[in-house]
Order: sequence, then structure tokens, then C-alpha cells
Amino acid sequence: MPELAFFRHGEELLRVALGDRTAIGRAPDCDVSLPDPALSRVHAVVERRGDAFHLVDRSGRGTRVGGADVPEARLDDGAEIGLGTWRALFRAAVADGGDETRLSGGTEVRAAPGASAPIPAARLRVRAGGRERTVPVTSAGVIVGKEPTCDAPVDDPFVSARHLRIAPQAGRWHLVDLGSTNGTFISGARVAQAELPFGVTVTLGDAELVLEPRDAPEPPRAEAFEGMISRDPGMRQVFELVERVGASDAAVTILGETGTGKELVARALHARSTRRDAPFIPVNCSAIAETLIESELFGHEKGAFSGAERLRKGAFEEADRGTIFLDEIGELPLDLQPKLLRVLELGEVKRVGASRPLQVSVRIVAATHRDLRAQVRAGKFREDLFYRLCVVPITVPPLRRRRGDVRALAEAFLARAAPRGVAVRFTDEALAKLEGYDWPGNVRQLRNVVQRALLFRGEGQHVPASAITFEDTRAAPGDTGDDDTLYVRGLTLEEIEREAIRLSLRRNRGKRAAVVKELQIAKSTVMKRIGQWGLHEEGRAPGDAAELEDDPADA
Ligand SMILES: Nc1ncnc2c1ncn2[C@@H]1O[C@H](COP(=O)(O)OP(=O)(O)OP(=O)(O)O)[C@@H](O)[C@H]1O
Repeated sequence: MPELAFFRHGEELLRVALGDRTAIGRAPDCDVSLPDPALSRVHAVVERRGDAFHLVDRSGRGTRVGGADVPEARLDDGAEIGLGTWRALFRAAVADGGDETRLSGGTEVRAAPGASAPIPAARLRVRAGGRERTVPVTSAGVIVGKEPTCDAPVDDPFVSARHLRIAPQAGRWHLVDLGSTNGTFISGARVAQAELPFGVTVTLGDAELVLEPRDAPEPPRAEAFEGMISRDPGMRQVFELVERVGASDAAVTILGETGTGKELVARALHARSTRRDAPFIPVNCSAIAETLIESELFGHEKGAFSGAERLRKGAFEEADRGTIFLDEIGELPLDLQPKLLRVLELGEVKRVGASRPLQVSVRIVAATHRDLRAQVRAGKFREDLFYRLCVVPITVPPLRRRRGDVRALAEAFLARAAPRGVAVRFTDEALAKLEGYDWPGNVRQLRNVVQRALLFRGEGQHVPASAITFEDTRAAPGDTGDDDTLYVRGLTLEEIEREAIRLSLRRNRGKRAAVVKELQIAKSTVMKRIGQWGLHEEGRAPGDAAELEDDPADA
């Protein structure tokens, strides 16, 4: 059956069998809708006229066929059609399932030649709502949709009742969109029907489908526990421990290098506890100026010190009935340590300037990348507090000791960061490069490297090894560990604005004048946002505070 093969940046991404009329353009109701603003809504139509196929331009500007912009052209075998950043190749005669098939992201398939070629047995991998399962596909095909009576029901709000069908056609697997509301996508292109080789990802709503050979070995499964991906035995022990101590109120200290996922473990402890419906309040003890940490943790009364214009609840009060996560507990100043001990022993907090303490019920989870015992020996950390906090120590192994996790984590970060509807994959060389690295900045560094690689890959569907660059992204002391890049996927406009201001404050050590200049926004807006989102201490290091009060932008 004649077909058009679509290429982008030299990669073949899509094959569409040609019927009597195939509309190509930017509009979602075209038979092939390509995400390219340079195209008209209906850019061109390919029509069957007798035995021949003709391209008719609908853009009014001519469509490029064989290098010239033409209003209309008969398509000869191998004719090349230019469609913005896409290119389509006309193939007049396509062997029925006989030739070697390889599409981007797909595995190679070889079927016996001839129209009667048996269709290779298949199964459909369905990923939806964070779950994955496979459905056998018989030669009668499968219907995929939201309706429970479909062969492969998919529970996703953007999937139609009967969304698409996958069935054999001339010895190959094809998919046909059944008039779905939100469309069926392959490599970012919305398709009415297309060939579906093994291994190619189809996106519908937030769900993904991949057709596979029926007897292909199951890919190793990455376990996920409360958002943490791992199948490493060391991490499994961590998960088991979280499960066991989650329900109790025992004080837990999480030990591990920076970026290993200590905060995620703390959140998992909260999620597995009876306190899960109350707040989880994280406090990074190393990111707050020493002069402010007491009021941050315990709050202050109005007028307790100059600048305390209003009463402020501290993190412990906010976390009442819930969990407080004290990150970088090793940085807690010695003089505040007895106050923390009092919360642990008596459940009492006293706001700065208050005469009486308040009762709170807070579970304390602490974390540090430091050797707390050594801190105790050096006299920087109270021994009694150490024993109170470390009732249950949980050690999160560094990523270089669980190399088996690198691939699953990298693929998960890539899928999260890739543009919606586009299935981007690592090349084998890229995966080997990731797996061979030592990851001094652990999972956080891996996430940043993957996000950067996605930007550096250009437009292709594959991330090559050359797009992977390593920089030591370990957090500097006093750094909360965030990198300096703003990733906007999945954020609201307000969250993007908040992040942009927060990161600019950090880059400029809290200097509002520099933020105004860097972000090119009104001083009044910066001040309003800082107040609104409580970013007063952002970027300030101990000792900076006094200087910042005199910041000219504040005047
Ligand atoms: N097992 C995991 N699965 C998925 N994402 C992970 C995993 N471990 C860590 N991450 C991600 O890596 C980043 C760093 O994790 P997290 O902030 O929990 O590390 P940390 O050990 O608390 O770092 P720090 O010591 O610098 O505070 C986060 O974006 C987190 O979501």
C-alpha cells in the first residue's frame, strides 16, 4: 500500500498509509497534523487519482515537491515533500510486511514477505495513571479507550470512550484514531491513522501505549515507593524501614550525601504516618541566617525584636499535628540546640519574646549529609540531642553504589521533562555514558544532567551521548541544593514567577536592586512578591542581613 514516511531532522518518525484523500497540516482535524507553526492549517492534500497519487497545495504559497514550490504535482516513487521542519517521502509500493522496519524509538522487525505474511504476535503496553500493564493483541486487533468494555481500557480524563483501534493491515500493525476528542500522537504529530511498528510510543491524553512482540522479555521494573524510583536492594531496605517506622512517632534522622533523596524519604515517612493529613513543613537549617533561625523555627511575638512588626508563627507551630523536616540539622547553632531538645522532650515551643511556652504535637524528622557523631566529638552538636534525634537512623546510599538505578531514574526524568506527546529516548551510547559516571551530586545531579541533555539534543527524538555533559552540581555549603535553572514544565504562571524571583534572589545574594535589574520588573512588584511569598531571607547568608537592610532598592 502506498505510504508517506515523515522525517524530522533526518529521523524517520511516522508512516501513514495513503487512502483516497490525506490532508496534512497544522489543524488537529487533518489526517496528519504536524506541530509546526510554519505550516498552514491545511497545508496540502494527497489525493488518489486512478492508480496515481497527486499532491495539491492548500497553503496558497505552494508546497515543496522535489525542491520546487508547486501548486500541484503528481507524486512519483521516492518524491520528497517539504513541510516546514518536516519532510515526507512518498513510497508508491510498500512490500506487505516484507521489508525491514525501523522507526525512531522502534525495534527492528522482520516479517515474511507477501500479502499473506502472518502478522507478528503482539502485546500492548499501557502506561496510565502511574501504572503499567500489558494487554495481548490478537489478529482481530484491539480497541483502546476510556470505556471499560474496550479491549484495553485506559483511565485518563483526556482519552475518549473509544479512542483508537490497533489492527493488522497488509501484514503490518496500524492504528486508526476513532474520532477521539483529544487526538492520538506519534512523535508529536497528531495522526488519524498510521503504521505502528514495535517499540514506538503512542500518546493519548496523559497515557502511553507501546506495541511489543508478544514474546519479548519483560523490561526490568523500576520499583516506585512514594515517588521514589529504585530497584536497588539498599534502597528497598530504606523503603521497608520507612514502612515500619512510618506509623510510629519515633524521631528519625536520615543520613546520606547531598542529592540522594533524603527529603523524599522524609516525605515518605510523613505520607506513611497517621499524620499524613496534617502539614509537612520542611526547614533547611543551613539556608537561614543564624540570627533568624530561632524565629523561623519557634516564631516570635509582635515587637520581640526590631523588625518584628507582627506576631509570627514558627515552623513548629505550623507543623502542629504533622511532621517537621529539619534538613541539614548539623548546621543548627549550638545555642538553639537545647530549645530543640525541649520540643523533643516536652512538646513545648516558646516564641521569641513570649513569656510562656505552647504545646505542639510534631513529629521530627531530621537529615544531614554530615557525620553527626564527628560533630558531637568536635563539640558542635549536643550528645543528648544526637541520641534524641537519631532514635532511628536511615542511611540513603549514594547513587554510585546503586548504579542499577541510574537508567530507570534517567528515563523517568526524561519522560517528565520531555514536551507533552513527544517520546524522547536515550541512545545506547548516552545510557552507557550515564551509567559509567560517578554522580558526586547524586540523583539531583542526574536530574539536572538529564534536563540539560534534553535541551542540548536539538529537536531530535533521541538524546545522543554528546548532549550529556557533566558538571559537578553538588550543592555548595549553605546551598539548599536547587540548581540555577528554571524548569517550567507543569508549573503555573504564578509558580514560574515565584521561582524566577527566588532564583534571582539567590543568584544576587538577596539584593533586591539586582533582581529588579536582572528580571526587568518594577521594584514595587519585586517587593510585593517577596512579601507575598515570604522570600525575605532568600539568598541571604549569615552576615548579609544588616547590609541588606540598607539595600537601595528597598528604600
Ligand atoms: N529515588 C528517587 N526517585 C525519584 N526522584 C528522586 C529520587 N531520589 C531523589 N530524587 C530527586 O532528586 C532531587 C534531590 O532529592 P532530595 O532533595 O530529596 O535530596 P536530599 O538528599 O534531600 O538533598 P540535600 O542533602 O541537598 O538536601 C529531587 O528532585 C528529588 O525529587
